Amino acid sequence: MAQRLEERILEYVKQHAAEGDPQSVVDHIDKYCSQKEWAMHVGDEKGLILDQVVKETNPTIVLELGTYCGYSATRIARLLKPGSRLLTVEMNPENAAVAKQMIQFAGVQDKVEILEGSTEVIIPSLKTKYGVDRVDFVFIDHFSERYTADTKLLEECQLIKKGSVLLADNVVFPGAPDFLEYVRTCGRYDCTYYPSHLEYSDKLDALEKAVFKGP
Ligand SMILES: O=c1[nH]cnc2c(O)cc(-c3ccc(F)cc3)cc12
Ligand SMILES: [Mg+2]
Repeated sequence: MAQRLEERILEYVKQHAAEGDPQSVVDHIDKYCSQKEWAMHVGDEKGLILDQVVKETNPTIVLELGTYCGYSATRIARLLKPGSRLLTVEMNPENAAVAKQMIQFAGVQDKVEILEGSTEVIIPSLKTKYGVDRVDFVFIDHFSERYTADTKLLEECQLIKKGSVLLADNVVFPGAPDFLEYVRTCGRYDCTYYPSHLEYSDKLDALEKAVFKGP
């Protein structure tokens, strides 16, 4: 029995999912976390909303804040067109190690790069260190206390342009009230609220989409 929850999830996927099949990896993580042990992946219900927003955005460069085990990185990467990239930031090295293996098993490693460290350090280095000019889509799913600061950082670093899409998880539970207040009132975003439920639970939660209108 693997010591950590995240390692048990990875083990289950390796033993039961189809290698190289991202949908199978996503389905098996959902199966494990709904039947055996809860974990904080965006999950299948909110995941369908994430899929829809990714499809309508059709992004070339994706930034994800909060990799965890790689569930949403796998979910997003499976929808990306050839030549597009997903950069995902994870500050917990043990989670990053699990996510690397999960992403490799799913066969999406050519599209996904895991950046280990904190968002406040990595975001300002994206242009210089990772050759990023602009990001088309940002999935915000790390710590709700960092959502607003990191959104402002993306603006200040000129990493988002007119039309860039931010999609934030957990705006109801655990909740990101200051983020909602900021994107809805600062005048630079067109916002859409997607009510849903907390992953593997009947508690209410929601995603907020904020489309940047330009500086
Ligand atoms: O910390 C989190 N980061 C990203 N996503 C999360 C997420 O989807 C759910 C939760 C969470 C939900 C219920 C609970 F009782 C305790 C934590 C945390 C995070
Ligand atoms: Mg979340």
